[in-house]
Amino acid sequence: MFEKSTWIRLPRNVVVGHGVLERTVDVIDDLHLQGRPLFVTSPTPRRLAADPIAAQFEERGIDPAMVTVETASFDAVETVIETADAEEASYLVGIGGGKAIDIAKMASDHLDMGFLSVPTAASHDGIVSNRGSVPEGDTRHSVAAEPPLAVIADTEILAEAPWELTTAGCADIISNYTAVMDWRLAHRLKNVEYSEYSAALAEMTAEILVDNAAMIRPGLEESAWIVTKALMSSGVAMSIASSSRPASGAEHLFSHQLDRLAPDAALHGHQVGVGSIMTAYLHDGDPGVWTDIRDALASIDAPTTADELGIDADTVLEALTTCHEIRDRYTILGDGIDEQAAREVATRTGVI
Ligand SMILES: NC(=O)C1=CN([C@@H]2O[C@H](COP(=O)(O)OP(=O)(O)OC[C@H]3O[C@@H](n4cnc5c(N)ncnc54)[C@H](O)[C@@H]3O)[C@@H](O)[C@H]2O)C=CC1
Ligand SMILES: O=C(CO)COP(=O)(O)O
Ligand SMILES: [Zn+2]
Repeated sequence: MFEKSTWIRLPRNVVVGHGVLERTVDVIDDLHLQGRPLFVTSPTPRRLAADPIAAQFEERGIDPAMVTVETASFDAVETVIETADAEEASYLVGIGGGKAIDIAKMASDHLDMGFLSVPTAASHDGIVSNRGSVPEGDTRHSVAAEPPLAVIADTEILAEAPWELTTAGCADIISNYTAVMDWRLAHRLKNVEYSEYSAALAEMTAEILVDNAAMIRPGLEESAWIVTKALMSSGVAMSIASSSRPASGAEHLFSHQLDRLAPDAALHGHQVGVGSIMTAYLHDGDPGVWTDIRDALASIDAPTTADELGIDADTVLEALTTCHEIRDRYTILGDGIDEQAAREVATRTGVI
């Protein structure tokens, strides 16, 4: 008897394009959301997007509550939950980079409330995913969370964001290549649940982005459009899999460990990109995939070396040799890479 079942949760409205921020209240109407929203944001995104959206609500006689967060932490999630209770919010709107959106989606899940995702940077593929990513002590959690009811991605704002935020988003997508290699490996060796559709979508998203790399240039709104669509597609792959596996393998473990060893040194996307060069080399040392990944990153101005990340060689080696301990996720790093081998891969790929 066939007893398998799945429940894929995706956004109902995805609104992308020039000036769409002005349509936020229309999206709220379309979703039949009532009551007072709580905006979860950080300082710059507040000025760029949260305040203008608040003005739209005020014109309708609704005064949105606002909470500003800086870090992705369970404490921040707790603060949002308490604020939502205190301010009698009916739904949440995450406005900003990956951290603000992650916190809003995790708090919404806890509160059993709807949530809207308003990215102000095309810097990460958590824009539509149903996962939150949070460090805690020595580990990093990929938490099941509320997927957005709607995404409002204004390409005018995204194109004006600092260029490195966009190149970080591109690198987060390019890292799908190695994430999927790790996922297949874990499926074959450890019988980890695997979705061919989700893996194909994650890989195809990276391929389309790389094929369009020449059109991804600073200040061009069309570039923001291309990158944002890729970020959404990658997020959908995670939602289909109900796991971050299609977009997060050993290169992400490496980045999460760097976040612990060198906090705020570099952007998430840039770290996973550099990690991806090295883990692709571990999958196959011959020039081919790893050199393609390095060249694709370089072509969109993303870092390909430790120097460009602003992180020293010793820290890179420490992260590489210890990151398998961060979470129970089987990857090409297996039960760990020894220091000599780590130095070899980092040197041969030109990372250090
Ligand atoms: N849940 C998921 O599936 C995923 C989650 N993530 C998480 O997302 C986070 C990384 O996201 P990022 O956006 O790189 O970091 P971030 O959220 O820290 O944003 C970086 C900085 O850019 C600022 N910013 C945002 N928009 C701006 C704009 N238009 N102009 C100027 N500054 C702006 C933010 O306020 C922040 O100071 C990590 O915590 C990562 O783990 C990343 C990928 C997937
Ligand atoms: O960053 C992610 C995908 O790009 C997901 O992150 P996790 O490694 O926390 O699952
Ligand atoms: Zn990522």
